[in-house]
Amino acid sequence: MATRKAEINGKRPFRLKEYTFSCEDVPRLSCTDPEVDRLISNEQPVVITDTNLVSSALHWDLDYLGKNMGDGMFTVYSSHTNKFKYFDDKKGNNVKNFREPMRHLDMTFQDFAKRLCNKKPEDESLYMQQTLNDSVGRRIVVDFLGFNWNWITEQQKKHNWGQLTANLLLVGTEENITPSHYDEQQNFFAQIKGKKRFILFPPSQFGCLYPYPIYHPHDRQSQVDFDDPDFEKFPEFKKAAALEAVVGPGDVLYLPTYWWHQVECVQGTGLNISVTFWYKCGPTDKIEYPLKPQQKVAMMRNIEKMINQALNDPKEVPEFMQNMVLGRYT
Ligand SMILES: O=C(O)CCC(=O)C(=O)O
Ligand SMILES: [Fe+2]
Repeated sequence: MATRKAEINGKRPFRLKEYTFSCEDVPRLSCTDPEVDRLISNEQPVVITDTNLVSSALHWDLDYLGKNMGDGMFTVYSSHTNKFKYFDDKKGNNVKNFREPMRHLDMTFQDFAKRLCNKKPEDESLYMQQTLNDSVGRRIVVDFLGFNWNWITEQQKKHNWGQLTANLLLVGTEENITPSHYDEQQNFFAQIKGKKRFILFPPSQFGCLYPYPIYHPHDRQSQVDFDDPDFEKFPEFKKAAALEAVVGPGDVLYLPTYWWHQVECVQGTGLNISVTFWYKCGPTDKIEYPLKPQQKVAMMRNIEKMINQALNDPKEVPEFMQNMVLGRYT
């Protein structure tokens, strides 16, 4: 796989994998720049460099978290490859011979930290993905309360978003990759330690990314393997054009709802820690035409859900869908 040097803030160059599609940079702006508001209002991604959203957590490392995270059980995924492709347990039976691409483990933070420290290159990769809850120790609570809630709540109000639903803590090593998918919530993604590269595609490129069917355990994930795209099966992927952002400690990426994202820890940047701030979308008060691409994605999901429910058997869905469109709309 070809690689390319990337300058990050004019500092140390890193090697980033090159893909078959083009990548343009996401703007990096100060939170005082009025352009930030405009981009968020238009649901366009932006990296904001100086929000101080997680300044109170920039000292987090394995040792500190191990001492202060408490002895609650945390969700850790383990994978034979460096990819962590999310799957929905509840949909596992809908697909014959579905093989889970990673294993779900539960362990204390201290056990996780020990396993990471003793990890040999041939061992499985590990990725902690745990919603922050009140089982954590007092010092983590203090750090959490020190997040810049003023700034983020102001954004939530200004952009008319719904409630904060979760803060996901992600702790992984520098080879970990979350393959391309979209989420159904607004996200301020805060980087705490190490660097992450985001490869983003707008909701208008839904047709280029070939998501799995809605009943599939990999619902919302792309079927295309970016490392080896099958252009015969997925010809529209040739038209995909990405935006790219590399975030480091203190950076916050606004990741709009329904935007596709592949997230890669950057090699050579060590332990990787991030926290997400997921918010429900706001209500749409007035529908305006033409509909926005993200509204069309939402509509497609609803129609697909309805068909699945009405047929009451995932095995019947493919033929039904094909009869509905094949040879009729082309
Ligand atoms: O950081 C990652 O590996 C995945 C993050 C992600 O998908 C998200 O925040 O929505
Ligand atoms: Fe995501």
